[in-house]
Amino acid sequence: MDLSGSSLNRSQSLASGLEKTSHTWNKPAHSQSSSTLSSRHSRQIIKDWEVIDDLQVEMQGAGDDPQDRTAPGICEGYLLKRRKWPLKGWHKVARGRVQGSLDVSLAVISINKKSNRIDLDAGDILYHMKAKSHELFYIWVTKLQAHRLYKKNEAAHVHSSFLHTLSLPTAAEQAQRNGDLISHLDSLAHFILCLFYLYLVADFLCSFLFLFLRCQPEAVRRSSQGPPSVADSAAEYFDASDDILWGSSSEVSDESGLSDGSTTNSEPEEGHSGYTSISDQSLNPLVCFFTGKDLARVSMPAVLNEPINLLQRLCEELEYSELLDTANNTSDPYQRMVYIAAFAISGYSTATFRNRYKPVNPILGETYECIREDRGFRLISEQVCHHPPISACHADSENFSFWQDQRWKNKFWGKSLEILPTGMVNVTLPRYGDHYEWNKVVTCIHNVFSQQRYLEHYGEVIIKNLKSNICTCKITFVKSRYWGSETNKNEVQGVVLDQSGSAIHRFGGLWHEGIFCDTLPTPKCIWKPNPQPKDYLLYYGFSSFAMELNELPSDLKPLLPPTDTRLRPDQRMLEDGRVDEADIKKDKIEEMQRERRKELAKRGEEHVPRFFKRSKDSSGRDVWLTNGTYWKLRENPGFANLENLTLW
Ligand SMILES: CC(C)CCC[C@@H](C)[C@H]1CC[C@H]2[C@@H]3CC=C4C[C@@H](O)CC[C@]4(C)[C@H]3CC[C@]12C
Repeated sequence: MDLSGSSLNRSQSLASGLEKTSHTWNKPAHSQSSSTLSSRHSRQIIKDWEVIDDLQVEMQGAGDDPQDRTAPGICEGYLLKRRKWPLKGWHKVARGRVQGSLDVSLAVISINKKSNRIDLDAGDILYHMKAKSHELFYIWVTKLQAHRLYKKNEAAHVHSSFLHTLSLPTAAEQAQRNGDLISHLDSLAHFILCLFYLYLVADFLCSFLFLFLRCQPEAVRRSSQGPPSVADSAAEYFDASDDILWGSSSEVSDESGLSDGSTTNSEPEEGHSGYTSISDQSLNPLVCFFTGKDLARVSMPAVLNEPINLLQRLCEELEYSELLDTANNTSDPYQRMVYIAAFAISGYSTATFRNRYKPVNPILGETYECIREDRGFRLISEQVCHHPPISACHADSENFSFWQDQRWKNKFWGKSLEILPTGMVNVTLPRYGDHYEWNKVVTCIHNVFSQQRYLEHYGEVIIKNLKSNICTCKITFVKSRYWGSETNKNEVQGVVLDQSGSAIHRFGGLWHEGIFCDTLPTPKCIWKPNPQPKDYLLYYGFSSFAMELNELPSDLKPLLPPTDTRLRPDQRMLEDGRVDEADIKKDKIEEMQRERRKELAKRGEEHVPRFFKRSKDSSGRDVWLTNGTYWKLRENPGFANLENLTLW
C-alpha cells in the first residue's frame, strides 16, 4: 500500500469524517463483495458495513488553498490482510515488502467498525484488511481518509487552475470566497481535533494519576483530610491480598476474576455509609500495570463492594425463572426455544443499575443455598477453585434444572475492561427431555475509572439443544456504534432457526427494557424486567430479588453449613453499613484463606470442593457438576452434625 506521511494535518481532521460518521458514512450497497458468508448471515453483515462517503471531500476540494495543504505522510504500522486457501485467515504482511498499491482516491472504502475491518475496492483490485485493535482501526481510517481527501483536493485544484487560466473571473472569485469559508471551517475542524486529543491525553493522565495515587505511601495519602469519597477511599486503600482482580494487560489474562478495581464515584452516600483506610504497601500497582501481570492480586476496600457475592450473583440469574417454567409447559419446540432465549437475555438486565460496586469475592470452599418455594426452585453454589476463581451452581425445580460454572477472562483496554465469560450455561426441561446449552457474551465495563461508568453486553449467544437438533437459536447483543446515536443502545436481536437454517421465530428488543416476539401465534412481549424497588439507588441498585438473597430468617440459620455466605461476617457488616469493621474483618478472612492454602501446600494436598465435582461436558470442556450430596446432608445428619471448614 503506498500511503505516505506520518502526522495528522488539517486536511485529515477528524471533523472531516470520523466525527460525522453517522452522516458521511453510509450503508453500502455492495459490501457483499467482501463477504463469503451464507445468505442468512448477510443481513447482519450488511448492517455492519459502511462506505466512506465523499460529500465532504468534494465540498472541500472545490476551493481549498493549495499553499497550506501538506501531503499526508506514511501511516506506519501494519494491517492484517486476508488470505484465501491454503493460508486462509488474517495475516500480518511482511515488513518492507510492497504487496501492491492502489489509488485511495479512486477506491471505494468500506469499513466494519465491529470487526475493525477495512475493505479497499478499486474495481480491478480488492483488499480485505483488518486492524488488530479498535484504536489502530480508527487511526488507519483517519489516515486513509486524509490521503483520499488530499488526492481529491489535488485533482480539484488542477481543475480549478484550468478554469483560472481560461480566466473566468466570476468563477474564480466564487472559488476564492468558498476558499475563505472552507479555511474557516477547516481551522474549526483543526481546533476540534486538538480538543479531542487534549481530552484523550487528559483522560489517560487521569487514569494513571489515579493508579499513582494508589501507590503513594500511607502517610502522604492520609495527609489529605476532608469528607471521604469513594475515590478517596480507593486511593487510600492498599492491600496485597489473594483476591483476584484486574487482568491488566491488553492480552487476555489467565485469571478469571475481576480485580478489585477503583472508582472515582463521587456519591459515597449511595449504598455505603462509611469508608475505611487500611494500608499495607506490599505491591506497587503501577509496576503491575506496566508489567501487565500481578494487578490480579490487588484486593478491594469493602467500601467498593456490594453486600452480595459472586455465588449469590449466580442465583440472581434465576430472577426470571418463570420463563423456564413457561418453556417446560410449551409443547412447540420452536416456541420453547424463544422462552429459553428470553431467559438467557433476562440474566443480563441487572447490569443497568449495577455498575458501581463489585460483588464480594467468595472464599475457596464458601457455599450458598437459596430455597425459593414461591418460585419452585432451590439452588446451591460453591467456590470450587481459587486460581482461577470458579464459582459453580446448580438449581432444581419441577420444571427445570439449571447449572453453570462461572469463570471469565479480562481484557483491560485502559479505559474499559472487557469480561469474557468462558463457561457455558445449561438448562434441562424434564417434560421434553431437552438439554439447552449456551455461551455468554462479553460484558464491557466502560469508563471503568470514571463516574460515567456503564456496562454493555455484546456478542453472540448460540443456544443448542443437545438432545435434539430440530432448532437452534442465535441471539445478537448489538455493540453500540462508536459515534453513533443512542438509538441502538442495549439492542438485542434473536432468531430461532430450523434444521435447514430458515428463521422460524424472530424476536428483539433491549436487554434493559424487554423482548418482543411477533412471530408467535399472538405477537407479544415475552419478557420485561421487574420494576426496581423504591430507593433502589440507596441499596446498590439491587432489584427486590437481589435484596432477598442475603436474608437470614432465624429458622434458616441452624440449618445452614457454617460456610454459607449468609453467615459471612464481613459481608453482613457491609450490609449493616459497618464498613470500617467489614474491611478489617475481610482482611482477616483473606489472611485465614492464605494460611489454609499454605498448610495444604505444605502437606502437598489440594483443596477438594465439597458439593461439586470436576467433569467433562459432551464437547470435552471442563465443567463442575453437582455431586448431589448437599440437600441429602442438610436433611440428614444436618450440617451441625458434620465436620465443616472454618472459613471465618
Ligand atoms: C468498583 C468498580 C471499580 C468496578 C465495578 C465492577 C462491576 C460493575 C463488575 C465486577 C464484576 C462484574 C461481573 C462479573 C461477571 C459477570 C458474568 C457475566 O456473564 C455477566 C456480567 C457479570 C455479572 C459482571 C457484571 C459487572 C461486574 C459486577
